Amino acid sequence: NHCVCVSVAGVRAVQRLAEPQEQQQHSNCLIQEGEQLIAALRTQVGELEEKLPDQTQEVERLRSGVGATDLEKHLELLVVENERLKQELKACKTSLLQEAPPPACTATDCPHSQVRMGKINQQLEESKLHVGEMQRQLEESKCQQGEVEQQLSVRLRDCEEELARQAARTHQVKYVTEIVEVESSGSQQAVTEAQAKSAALQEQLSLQRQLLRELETQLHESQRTSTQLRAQILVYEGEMERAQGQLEAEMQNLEEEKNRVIEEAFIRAESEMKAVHENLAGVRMNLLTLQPALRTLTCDYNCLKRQVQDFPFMLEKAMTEAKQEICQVIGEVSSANQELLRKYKREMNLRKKCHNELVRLKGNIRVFCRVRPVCRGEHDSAENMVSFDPDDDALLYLSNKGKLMTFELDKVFHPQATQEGVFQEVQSLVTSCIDGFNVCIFAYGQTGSGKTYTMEGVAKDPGINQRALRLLFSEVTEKAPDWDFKITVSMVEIYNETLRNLLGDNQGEKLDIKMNPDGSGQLYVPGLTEFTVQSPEDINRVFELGHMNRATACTNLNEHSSRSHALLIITVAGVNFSTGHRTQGKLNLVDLAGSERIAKSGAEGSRLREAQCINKSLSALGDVINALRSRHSHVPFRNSRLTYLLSDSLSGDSKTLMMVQVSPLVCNMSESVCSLKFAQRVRTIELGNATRRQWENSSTTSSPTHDSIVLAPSSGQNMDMSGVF
Ligand SMILES: Nc1ncnc2c1ncn2[C@@H]1O[C@H](COP(=O)(O)OP(=O)(O)OP(=O)(O)O)[C@@H](O)[C@H]1O
Repeated sequence: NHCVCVSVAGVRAVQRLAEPQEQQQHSNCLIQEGEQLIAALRTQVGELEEKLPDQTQEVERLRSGVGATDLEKHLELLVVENERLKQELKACKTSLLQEAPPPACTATDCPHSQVRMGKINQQLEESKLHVGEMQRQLEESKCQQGEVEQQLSVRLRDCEEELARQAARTHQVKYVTEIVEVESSGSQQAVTEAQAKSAALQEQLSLQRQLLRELETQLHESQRTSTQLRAQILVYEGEMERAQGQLEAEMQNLEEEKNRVIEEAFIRAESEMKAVHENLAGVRMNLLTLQPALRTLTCDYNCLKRQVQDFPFMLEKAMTEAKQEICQVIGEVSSANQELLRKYKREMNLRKKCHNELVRLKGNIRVFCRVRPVCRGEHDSAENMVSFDPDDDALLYLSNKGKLMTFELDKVFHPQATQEGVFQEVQSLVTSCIDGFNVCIFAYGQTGSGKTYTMEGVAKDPGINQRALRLLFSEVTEKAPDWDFKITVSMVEIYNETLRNLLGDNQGEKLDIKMNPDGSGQLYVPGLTEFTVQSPEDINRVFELGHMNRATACTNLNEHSSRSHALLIITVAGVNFSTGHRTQGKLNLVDLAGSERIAKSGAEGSRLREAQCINKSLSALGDVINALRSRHSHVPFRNSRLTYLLSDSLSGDSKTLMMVQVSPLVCNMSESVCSLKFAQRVRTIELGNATRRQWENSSTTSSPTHDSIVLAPSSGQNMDMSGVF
């Protein structure tokens, strides 16, 4: 029906298009022909479609009738052929539909319509051919069908004949059976077997039919599967085509990209080539200009090469000459050095003599004053209270209650004075103990005035004690080639008139000062530790041990140190190897307890006892100094442990330095005045000339030792206590 509709539409379109009369007529003819052809085709198709079910039924019938393998094969062939015919018919229909003319077209498109008409004619021709071909095939299939029918009828006849034969045989057998039944039972059995065989054959036949049905089912299945597979193949083919299209597009793109890149690279390479060529030209030019310079360089190089070859000889020669010159200069320098050393030693001796003479002239008690700076956290104006004379470093002014008091001392240190500066002023005193003098340096002043700072100092900036010991050690080390020196150190503390050994193991032990039983008339302290210093490390150990022992004995070291006197006693004994000359000096470095008048402030209990003890020892010190100043025949050294212990350093043959510490604070004014008054009194004392403790080696001992030292009786004042303990 669709085909017919399309054809009618095509006819109408052609009718509309055919304008000229001839074309119209021709077109009409063609349309008529086309309509006739289409009608014929429709008839044929209808006939074919009508025949198809009959054929199928026939085949089915034949199939169900016979189960032979040949028949089945033939049947399959027929089915395939039928399928093919169906397909072709379908294709014919489709092509007819596709070739239908477009529904809308105008008369102006005539040439186009002619072409289309030509195409339709061609299609019609092809359709005719196709239909002819199909008719031929139909004839062939009819022939084949006739043959098959013939074969099947032959076969059926054979089968009927066979059945007839079988029936006849059965008949015969039945007849024979009846005869044989009478004659023998064996024959009867044979008949039964034949019947059974016949039944088996029947059964086999039904089985064969059953098998045939199964095979048919399988055939249907496989046909369906093959249809599905074909559809899949079509899908795959479509995908493959699409993929191939994509691949080709990509290939195309890549090809284009490749061409573009090659083109770019080519352009770049060309420009680079150009640049390289330009460079090359430049290099060539440079090469031409460099050639003369190269020649000069080669010439210089050869010259230098010759010089390098000659260099070892020249160097050796120069070295020999230089060595000779150096040896000569060294000889000259060493002889000059010897001369300088000799002069230096002479000068040093002269300086010492001068110093001693100066001390002798000034008196053996010297008094320095040190004003400590205002410490952080102390809000007090010191400027108004303490002032200094810019032209005389021995004067100090105190403005007390509007009255200016002047104090004259040997030296006044400003608050800005450094530990090093202070020590420089006392170091000649310190070193004089190497020459055999007894020296006593004590710091005096109220609590917090800076006594401990001056004597002990702080870890980063040590005071007189450490600096003195280090100086003595370095001095005796320098003298080592000619002298054998021994430095011993003791540390004691006097607290509440009790003497404690600060370098010993037993801190609880109380020491006593006794007369030496050897009859020398000297004092000694039994049980006091004397530490021999042999290296700078020993010095550190001494101070660490002393500080630790002092700290362990009390809960508050600062509090305790204010209430006790700390003494560092250094003894330096020496023997000159060449002359046998011996010396022994002692340096007492004393950090006195605070001098303030606590008793007046109403202290009680242990504080009162401490104050009483401090007052006792300090007033005993004042009494001793007073007695010395007044040239009394009796000096009361025994009135306190402190004066008793320091008696040899305060007596006539000793050098004494008192460092009066002054606080710059207004609140400490009265104590500062007291301290300075005491210091001035001390300064007026004359101890007489200091005397060296030295002996000539009168014994025959070849190597003198410290044990063999015999102290000479002290000269000067008429003291009851003299000499060392
Ligand atoms: N010349 C100085 N430069 C800087 N600080 C100082 C100086 N003198 C003293 N001081 C500081 O002042 C404070 C008191 O000094 P110090 O303890 O030496 O006094 P002191 O007289 O020994 O007291 P005490 O009798 O209680 O032992 C300390 O903090 C110390 O560091």
